[in-house]
Amino acid sequence: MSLLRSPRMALRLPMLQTQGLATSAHLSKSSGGPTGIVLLNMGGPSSIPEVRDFLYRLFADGDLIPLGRYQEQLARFIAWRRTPRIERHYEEIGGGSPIRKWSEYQAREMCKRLDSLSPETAPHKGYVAFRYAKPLTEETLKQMQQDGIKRAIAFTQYPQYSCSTTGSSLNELWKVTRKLDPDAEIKWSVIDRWSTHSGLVKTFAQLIKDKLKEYDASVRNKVILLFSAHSLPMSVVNRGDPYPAEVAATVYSVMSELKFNNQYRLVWQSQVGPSAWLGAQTSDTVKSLVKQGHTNIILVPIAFTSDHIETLHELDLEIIKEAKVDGVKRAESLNGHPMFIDALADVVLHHLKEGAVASNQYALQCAMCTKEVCSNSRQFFLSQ
Ligand SMILES: C=CC1=C(C)c2cc3[nH]c(cc4nc(cc5[nH]c(cc1n2)c(C)c5CCC(=O)O)C(CCC(=O)O)=C4C)c(C)c3C=C
Ligand code: FES
Ligand SMILES: [Fe+2]
Repeated sequence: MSLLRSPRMALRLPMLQTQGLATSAHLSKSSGGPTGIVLLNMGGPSSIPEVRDFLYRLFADGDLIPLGRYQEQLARFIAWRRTPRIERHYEEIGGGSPIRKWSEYQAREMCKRLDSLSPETAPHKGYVAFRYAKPLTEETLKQMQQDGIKRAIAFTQYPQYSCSTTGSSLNELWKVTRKLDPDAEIKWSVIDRWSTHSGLVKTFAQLIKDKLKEYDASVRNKVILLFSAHSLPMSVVNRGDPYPAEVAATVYSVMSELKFNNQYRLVWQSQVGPSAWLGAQTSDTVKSLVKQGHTNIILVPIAFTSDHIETLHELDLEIIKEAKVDGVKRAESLNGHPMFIDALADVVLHHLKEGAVASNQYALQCAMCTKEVCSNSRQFFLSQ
C-alpha cells in the first residue's frame, strides 16, 4: 500500500509545506537496494591538526570566496596566516568542531526512523559528505559505490539555500560524481532547502520555550529574541542569493509558532574580512540593546543544525560571556533533539512521496550568476 494512502500519512502530510517540485521522476520507487541519504554540510576540524587543511579547503572554494586566478595560492597563504588564531578558537571549545559527531548521529537516527516510516524504500543508509573536512564528498561517494548504492538523496543540512553553501556542496558533488561515476549508476535526487518545514520550525520554537523557562515569569514576555544567522558578503546578496529571504522565512514561521509573544529581530554574525557584509551584526546589536536597558535577550542560532565554532565560540564566549549580563542567554542548537531527528526523517519522507528530483526553486539560477559549474550541476541533478 502506498504510504500516501495510509491514514498515518494522510494525517502527517498536511503539516508539511512543500516548496514546489521541479521535474517529477522515478525516485519514489525503491530500486531494491538500500536508499543512500547523504547529509551535506561544510564540516569542521575534529581536532586541532585538521584546522589548517579545513581553512585551506574553505578559502580554495571559489563558490564560497571567489579569489580569481590565484585562488589556490591565495588560499594557502590565507589559511597559513589564519590558522593560529582559529586553532585557538577550536582549543577554547574543547579541541575541535562537534559537527561530525552530530552529523553522524543525526544520519543514523534519521535512518532508523525512516526504515519504519517508509518500508518501500528501506533499508536507508545514512552518509555524511563535508565540503571542507573529513569525510569529504569524494571519500563518501567511494564508500557508497562500495556499498552498492544505486539510488541516493543529497540532503542539505543548511535549511536555507545559499549558493555559497548548499550550492557549493552540490557543485562539488556533481564534479566528484562526474569523475567517479561517469555512467551515472547512482541516481540522485536533491533536498535543496527546507527553511519552513513544520518539524524544523516546531523544534526551534520548543528550544526557545525551554530557554524562556529560565527567566522569572514576570519578565518572560519582555525577553527579546535575537535570531542570529551567518552573514553573507553584500556581493553575494546583490548577486541574488536566496539565503537572506529564506532565513527570514524561518524566523517568521518560528515567531508565528510562538504567537509573536516576544519582540524579535534577525541579525547576522561571523563576517570575515574587510568587505561589506549583510547586517546588523549580532555583536553590535547585543551591545546596543544592553546599553538601552534591554538586559533579557535570547540568541537563537537559526541557520545551522548543530553546534559549531560560531555558536560555541562567537555566541557563547565572545558575545554572551563578554556581555556580562545574566539575562543574555542562548537557545540550544538542534543537535540530537528527538523532535529534530523526527523532522529530518519527515523531510526525507515527504521528498520520497513527492517523487521530485529537487524543489522547484532549485531550477532557478541567480540572475547575476556567471558560473558554468552552477548551470552544469543544476542540469545534472534536474535531469535525473
Ligand atoms: C548558513 C551558514 C553559513 C553561511 C551562509 C556561510 C557563508 C560564508 N562563510 C564564509 C567564510 C567563512 N566561514 C567560516 C566558518 C563557518 N561558516 C559557517 C556557516 C556558514 N557560512 C560555519 C558553521 C562555520 C564554522 C565551522 C565550524 O567548524 O564550526 C570560516 C572559517 C572560520 C574563520 O576563519 O573565521 C570562513 C572564512 C563566507 C565568505 C561566506 C559567504 C560567502
Ligand atoms: S551563484 Fe547562484 S546560481 Fe551560481
Ligand atoms: Fe561561513
